[in-house]
Amino acid sequence: MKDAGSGPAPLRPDLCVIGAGAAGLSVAAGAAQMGASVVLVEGAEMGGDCLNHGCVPSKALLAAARRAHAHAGAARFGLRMDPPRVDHAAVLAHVREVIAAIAPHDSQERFEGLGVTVIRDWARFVSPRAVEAGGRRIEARRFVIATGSSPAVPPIPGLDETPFETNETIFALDRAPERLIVIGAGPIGLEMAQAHRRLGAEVTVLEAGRALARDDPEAAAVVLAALRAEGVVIEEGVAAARVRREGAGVAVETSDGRAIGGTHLLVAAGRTPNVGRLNLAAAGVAHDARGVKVDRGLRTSNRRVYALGDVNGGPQFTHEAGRQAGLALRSALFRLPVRADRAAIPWVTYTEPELAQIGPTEAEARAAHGARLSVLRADFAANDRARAERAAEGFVKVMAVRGRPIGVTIVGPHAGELIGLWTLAISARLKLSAVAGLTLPYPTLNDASRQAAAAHYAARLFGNPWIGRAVRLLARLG
Ligand SMILES: Cc1cc2nc3c(=O)[nH]c(=O)nc-3n(C[C@H](O)[C@H](O)[C@H](O)COP(=O)(O)OP(=O)(O)OC[C@H]3O[C@@H](n4cnc5c(N)ncnc54)[C@H](O)[C@@H]3O)c2cc1C
Ligand SMILES: NC(=O)c1ccc[n+]([C@@H]2O[C@H](COP(=O)([O-])OP(=O)(O)OC[C@H]3O[C@@H](n4cnc5c(N)ncnc54)[C@H](O)[C@@H]3O)[C@@H](O)[C@H]2O)c1
Repeated sequence: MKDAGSGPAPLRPDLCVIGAGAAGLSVAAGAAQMGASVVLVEGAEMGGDCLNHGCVPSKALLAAARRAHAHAGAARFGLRMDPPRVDHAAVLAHVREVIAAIAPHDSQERFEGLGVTVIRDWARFVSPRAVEAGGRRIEARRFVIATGSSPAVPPIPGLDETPFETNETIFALDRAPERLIVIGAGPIGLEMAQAHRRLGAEVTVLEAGRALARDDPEAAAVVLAALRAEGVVIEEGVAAARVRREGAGVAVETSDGRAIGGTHLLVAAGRTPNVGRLNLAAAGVAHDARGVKVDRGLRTSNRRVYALGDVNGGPQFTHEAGRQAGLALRSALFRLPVRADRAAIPWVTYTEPELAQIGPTEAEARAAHGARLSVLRADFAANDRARAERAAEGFVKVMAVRGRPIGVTIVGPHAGELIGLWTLAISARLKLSAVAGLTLPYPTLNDASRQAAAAHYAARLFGNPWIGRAVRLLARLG
C-alpha cells in the first residue's frame, strides 16, 4: 500500500532507455521484442535528430535540390531546359511529408504496441540507480543514456545577439534564404550549402580549418570543385570572427578582415553532447566536453549505465547508433562481452558527387602500415556508365595490406551505394581477389570498384617477366 500523499509506485523495468532517437529506439525495440520490460523516456519528439532535424530532412531537401538542378547540365544531353521556379513552401511541405511517412516507425504508438512504457518528459538521474521523469521514479536494472547531441554554438562575438539558424530550424524557414552564410564546412555545412544553392540561394561557406577535414583531402577536393562550379563560395582557413545583425539580415566579419552580408546565417560548426538535463553527478556517470565517457563495452563509470550514440562522443551517425544499440543489448540482456571499437564504420556525405569512406584514409593507412600498404585506384573517367551519365568526376581508392582491403575512399556518382560492396569485403575480411574476380553487369558504376581491386593483380600479372616467358613457351607448344 502507498503512503497517503506519496507519488505513484516506482517503475522497476529491466531497462530504462533515455532518448528516443536512433540509438534509444533500437535498444528499446530490441529489448522489448526479446521479452525485457522497458521504459523509454523522451523529452521532445519521438525519432530524435535523424528523423526530425537531421538525416531525413537533409536528404529530402537534397533530393528536391537535385531535381531543381537538372536543367544545369541538360545541354550536354541535347536537352534545353529552363531553370525551375522554386516554391519554397512546397519544397518544405515535401520535406515534412517525407518525415511524416517515416515517423510511424518511430512513434509512441508503435513502441507501446511492442510493450514499451513510453514517458514523454525529460529524464534526470536522482541516484545511481534511479531516474525521474513524468512524475515517476524509475528504478531499472540497467539504464541506457541515448540523449544524442545538439548543434554546437561557437563563442563568436555577437552571435548571441544575432538571429541564426541550425539544423533544428533550417528545415522550417518562413522564407527561402536569398543569401545564406554557412559557418562550418563539415558534412552538415556542405550538404546544406549545395541544397540551398541549387534551390536558388547565393551561398558562402566559411571554414576555419579544412573543409571535410575527416575525409581524404583528394576526395574532398573533388566535392569542393563540384560545389564551387555550381557557384557555392567556399573559403577555407577563414573563420567567422564576429557577427552582427544588419537590417533584416546578418553580417559576418571574417578572420581575414572582410565583412560578408547575408539574409540568413547557418551555424554548422559541430555538435555538443546532450548531458545538461541528466544530472549525471547524481548517477556517478563521468563525462567531459566530448560526451559521456564509455569503455569498450559502452558502459559508463556507473556499471549499470550504458551510453550510446552521439552522446558518447564516438562517430556520430545513425547507423553507428544502431550498431551500438545491438552491442548494448547483447551486453545488458545476455551479459555477453562486447567490443564497440572493433568494426570499420562507413560514412557518406550526400553532396553531389557523394563522398564515402570506410576504414582508414590513405594518410591514416600510410601512417599505420608504411611500406606494407598498397593504394589501388580506378577513376570514374574510365568507367563507361559514369561517362554515359556525364558524371565521370571522382575515383575509387582502395587501401590494402597483404592482399586485403582495409580502407576505401569513393568520391563520385552514388558513392554512398557503392561503398556497400566494400563494407562487406572489409567486414568479412575478404581478399581483393573476391572483388577483382566478380563478373559485374556492364555498364555499372561498381565496375570501378572491381577495376581498383584488379589493379592489385594487374601489376603482378602484366609486369612479370616469368609469366611472359611461360605464355610464349605455351604458345610455341601450340
Ligand atoms: C543535419 C544533420 C544531418 C545528418 N545526416 C546524417 C546522415 O545522412 N547519415 C547519418 O548516419 N547520420 C546523419 N546525421 C547524424 C545523426 O542524425 C545522428 O548521429 C543520430 O541522430 C544520433 O542518434 P542518437 O540516438 O544518438 O541521438 P538523437 O537521434 O539525437 O536522439 C536523442 C534523443 O534524446 C532526447 N533527449 C535528450 N535528452 C533527454 C533527456 N534528458 N530525457 C529524455 N530525452 C532526452 C532528444 O530529445 C532526442 O530525441 C545527421 C545529423 C544532422 C544534424
Ligand atoms: N551525411 C552524414 O552522415 C552526416 C551529415 C551531417 C552530419 N553528420 C554528423 O554530424 C556531425 C556534425 O557535423 P558538422 O558538419 O556540424 O560538424 P563538423 O565538426 O564535421 O564540422 C564543423 C566545422 O565547422 C568549423 N568551424 C567551427 N567554428 C568555426 C568558425 N567560427 N568559423 C568557421 N568555421 C568554424 C570547424 O573547423 C569544422 O570543420 C558530423 O561529424 C557527422 O558525424 C553526418
